[in-house]
Amino acid sequence: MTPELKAGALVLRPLQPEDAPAIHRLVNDWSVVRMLSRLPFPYPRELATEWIESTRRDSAQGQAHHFAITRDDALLGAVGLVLSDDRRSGSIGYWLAPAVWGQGLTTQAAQRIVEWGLTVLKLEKLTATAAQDNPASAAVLRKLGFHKTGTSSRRFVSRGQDCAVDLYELGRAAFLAGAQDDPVTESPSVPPAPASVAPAPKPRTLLVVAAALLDGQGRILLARRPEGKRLAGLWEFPGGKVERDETPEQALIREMREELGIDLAGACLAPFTFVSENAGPFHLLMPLYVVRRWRGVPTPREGQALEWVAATDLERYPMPDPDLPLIPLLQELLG
Ligand SMILES: Nc1nc2c([nH]c(=O)n2[C@@H]2O[C@H](COP(=O)(O)OP(=O)(O)OP(=O)(O)O)[C@@H](O)[C@H]2O)c(=O)[nH]1
Repeated sequence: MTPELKAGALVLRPLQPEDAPAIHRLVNDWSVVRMLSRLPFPYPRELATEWIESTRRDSAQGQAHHFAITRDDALLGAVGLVLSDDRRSGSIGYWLAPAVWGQGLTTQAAQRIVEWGLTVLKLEKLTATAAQDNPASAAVLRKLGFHKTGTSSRRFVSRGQDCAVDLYELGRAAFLAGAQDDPVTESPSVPPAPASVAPAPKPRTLLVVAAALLDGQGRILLARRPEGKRLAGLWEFPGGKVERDETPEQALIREMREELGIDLAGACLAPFTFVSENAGPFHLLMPLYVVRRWRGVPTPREGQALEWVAATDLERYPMPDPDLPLIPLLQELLG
């Protein structure tokens, strides 16, 4: 199913039948519809209703995820991700009402969908198409890290003619390597550094401590990263960064208090294993402790969802890549 995602002040949510009048009004604008290859102009009201119904069917079948771009409950546009038949790649498309152009909102919305598709859906690559006379769309794609792979032509129903389009692609590995701690923001005043003279960035090692909290039935507590954080929507072991003056154990006790409201002081923190992996913008070094006793009941304090998960079910929860080698180790421990 299509989730609700946040991107700054924007809320990206599944389309609803009640959106039809707004969609009809916003799409029925020559400056919008001329850039959308499949839509006629004028755009009849029934098509808005039919399209919304089709997005809901596609979402239920996992074939595509279309989102209304909203701010303060007002619909501003739409962004969609259509998956390939094998569900390993997807193509992204978007449009925004001209009244809110120039604020970086398309980039913000599309960036969130790109991140969600490549990290939570774990797609291998994303593709996109932009009409050659649509430099704004090409600029959005470049900001998101897409590169041009070729040109083609498409029938544009609204224009009644074939138009030249540029084809773009973004691979998952390239996205993860270039992922920043902060989401993309519009910063047209900052020119990019010339690639040829920029020194290769040195990977920074980030020390993060995490716990596999086990309940009486041997289930493990997973936390889903909340909207607004990097890698939002992925499930991970509760924990966080070790601060400068802390030992890993002190950091774990602090994080468990802050994130879950539980007290681990005096509990047995059993070192289990560690992760040492490239995590995109940094190298992650993450000791994982197994903890079976604590005081208090784990409660989400930071907007995260919590679930107790049997070791055999861990694969069903999308996790950050560096966590994946931990799954068989925990299954062996708890098997
Ligand atoms: N706690 C935790 N973090 C993990 C796991 N796997 C993994 O890649 N990480 C990464 O390690 C970093 C954890 O630091 P954090 O939780 O303090 O970071 P954060 O992004 O929430 O930062 P913030 O709380 O300072 O805003 C994040 O980048 C997170 O994606 C995991 O299983 N547990």
